[in-house]
Amino acid sequence: MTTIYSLSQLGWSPFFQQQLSLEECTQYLPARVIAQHRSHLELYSEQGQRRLPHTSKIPALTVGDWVLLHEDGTFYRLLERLSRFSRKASGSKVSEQLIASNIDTVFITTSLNQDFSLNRIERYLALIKEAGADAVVVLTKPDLCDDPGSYLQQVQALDPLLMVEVVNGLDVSSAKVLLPWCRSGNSVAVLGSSGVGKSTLVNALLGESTQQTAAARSADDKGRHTTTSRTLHLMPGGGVLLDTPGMRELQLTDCEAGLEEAFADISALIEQCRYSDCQHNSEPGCAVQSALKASQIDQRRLSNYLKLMREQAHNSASLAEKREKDRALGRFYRSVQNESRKRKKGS
Ligand SMILES: Nc1nc2c(ncn2[C@@H]2O[C@H](COP(=O)(O)OP(=O)(O)OP(=O)(O)O)[C@@H](O)[C@H]2O)c(=O)[nH]1
Ligand SMILES: [Zn+2]
Repeated sequence: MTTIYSLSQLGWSPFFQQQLSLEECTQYLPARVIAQHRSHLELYSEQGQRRLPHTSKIPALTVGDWVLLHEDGTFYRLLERLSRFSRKASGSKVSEQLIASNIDTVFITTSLNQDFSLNRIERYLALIKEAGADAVVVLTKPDLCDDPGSYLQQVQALDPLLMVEVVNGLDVSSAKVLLPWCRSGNSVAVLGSSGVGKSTLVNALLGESTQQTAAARSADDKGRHTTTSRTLHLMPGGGVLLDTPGMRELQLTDCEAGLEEAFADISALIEQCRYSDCQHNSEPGCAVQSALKASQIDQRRLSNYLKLMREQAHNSASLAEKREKDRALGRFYRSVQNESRKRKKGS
C-alpha cells in the first residue's frame, strides 16, 4: 500500500500555490521530487508515489523540486524554486549539479568541542545565503563543554540577527527550541562536519515519527516495497526534513554574492575604500584597515573573508579553465573527424 500524504505534509506552501493559475489548480497535480535515480525520479503527490522517467523534455530536476503533472502522470512544468543548492560538477559537460531545492531553513550543526570553528560557520553561512535559504546555527554537545554560553556569544557576535540555538541531541526535549522552523510548510536540512551530531539531531527532530519516512515506507505501483534511501522525512511539528547525502558534502564555489551577504559588514567597508581594486593591505584610504585599527572588525573574520574570496575565485577560475580546455578538446576531435571523413570521401 502506498502511504498517502497531504500537500502540506510534503512541504507545500503559499509560495508554490501562488504560482498556479486557476486552470492549473484544477487540471494539474502538484508533486514533489523525493529521490533521484539513474533512470527515473521518484515523486510524491496527494495521490501517492509516482515515477517520472528522465526524458529530454524534462528540465534538470532535483530532490525538493515541486512540479505539476498532467492527469496521466506525465510532466507539465517545474515550479519556481524558493532556494537551490548546487555543486559545480567536474569532469563532465554539465557545469552545475543540482543537489536539493526548496529548503527554507538549514541547521548549521557544530559541536561545542574541537569542531567549533567560527570560520567554518561563516563558510556555511555564505553557501546558504547563496542558495537563497535561511540559516540557524545549532550548537550541539553542550553537555561536553564547560561554558556553552561563551560560544553562543561568539557566534552571535558574527551577526546580531543570526539565529543561534544550543541543542543536546541526546535529550529529545532540548530540540524543542528548533520547533519554530519545523512547522507545516517548512522544509529544513542539516549541514555540518562529520561527527558533530547531525544524525543524532535528525533523530531528535523526528521524535516519534522516525518511522514516517516517505521514501522508506513507500511501495511502487505494483505494491512492491522500494529500497530508496531516505530523503524526505516528516517531522512531528508538520515540517519536512530533506536529508540527501549531497547536502552534507557541499563545497564553496561560485558564491561571491553569498559571501558578500554573509560578510555584509566587511562588504560595506570595502565600498568605502578609496581604490576600487584595493587589496586591503596597506593602501592609502583603505576603510577595512581603518576599521581593523579602530577594532570595529576583528582580524580573524577579515582573514577568513579574504581567504574564502580567494578560494571561490580560484575554484571559479579553474572551472572556467577546465571548460575552455574541454571546448578546445571538442574542437580538436571535430577537426580530426572532419579530416578522416574527407579522407574517406577522397579514397
Ligand atoms: N554528549 C553528547 N553527544 C552527542 C550529542 N549529539 C551527538 N552526540 C554523539 O556524537 C557522536 C556522533 O554523532 P552523529 O549524530 O553520528 O554525528 P554525525 O554528524 O551524523 O556524523 P556523520 O554521520 O559522520 O556525518 C555520537 O556518538 C552521538 O551519540 C550531544 O548533544 N551530546
Ligand atoms: Zn581596502
